[in-house]
Amino acid sequence: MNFVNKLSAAWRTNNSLLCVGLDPDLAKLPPALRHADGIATFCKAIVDATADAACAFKPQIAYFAALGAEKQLEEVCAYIRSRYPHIPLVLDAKRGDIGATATQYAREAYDRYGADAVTVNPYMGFDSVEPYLEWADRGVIVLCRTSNAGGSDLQFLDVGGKPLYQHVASLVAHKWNRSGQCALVVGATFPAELRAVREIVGDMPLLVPGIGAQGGDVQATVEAGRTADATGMMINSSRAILYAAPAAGEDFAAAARRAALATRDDINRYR
Ligand SMILES: O=C(O)c1cc(=O)[nH]c(=O)n1[C@@H]1O[C@H](COP(=O)(O)O)[C@@H](O)[C@H]1O
Repeated sequence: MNFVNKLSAAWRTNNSLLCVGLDPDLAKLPPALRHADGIATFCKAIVDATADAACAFKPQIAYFAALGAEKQLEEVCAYIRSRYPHIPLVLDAKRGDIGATATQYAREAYDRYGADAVTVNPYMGFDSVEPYLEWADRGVIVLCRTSNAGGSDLQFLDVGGKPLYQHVASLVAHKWNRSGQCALVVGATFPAELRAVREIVGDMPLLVPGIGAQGGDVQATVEAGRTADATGMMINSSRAILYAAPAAGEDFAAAARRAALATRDDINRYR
């Protein structure tokens, strides 16, 4: 089953558009887990606590690589694949490099970590994205209109009468999406731009980070980005779920579960 089919099935099976982001920040973990193996234990507990509320899991590679914890990231990815094979695994790596190097990054994401999809940066152009497209059953999630304020520095530049992010959206939807495996990143912090991207790309899946800790409005996000069948998005929340427990010593997994269920329900209210 390819990435988009797997994602569509997860939307339906779990009745959820929530993507649970796995960004294990050592300083915010329970003290006993503040080491490389601890972040794997933490992430696996979060995965178990939220798997029935999620349409995707998105580990952020930097939180592991910064600690030299790639083995632990492999362990977390293998755990998701074996325990929850119906939930898409999105590796957030935001890669972008020349084709020969991109070929290695694609192997890292899809082969080493077994990811169903990976985030990539389109700035170096088609030949830097092409090696990922050769993995026809895997997803390629291209940065389009990112959630951060600084995203406007380049993504809003006028290119022939339209902003660059809209050019990226049409390029990916109409030229790069050869076997239907592409998706785009559009921040929940910019609902008007999310609506504009949805109009350009039809039913293409969108990864939408920015609710929760970044303050994006759930109702505006859902109304702007949903497809006609009320799906179409992986709406990501990381810190607001991972660190929902108010104090060290509280059951972080139970708190994460409550936060994930509440976020899923909040999203579903506006679908
Ligand atoms: O590609 C991403 O996932 C991403 C794109 C973007 O535009 N903004 C953004 O915040 N992200 C990621 O989404 C997650 C957001 O985390 P929270 O703000 O804690 O929910 C982080 O892992 C970011 O790296």
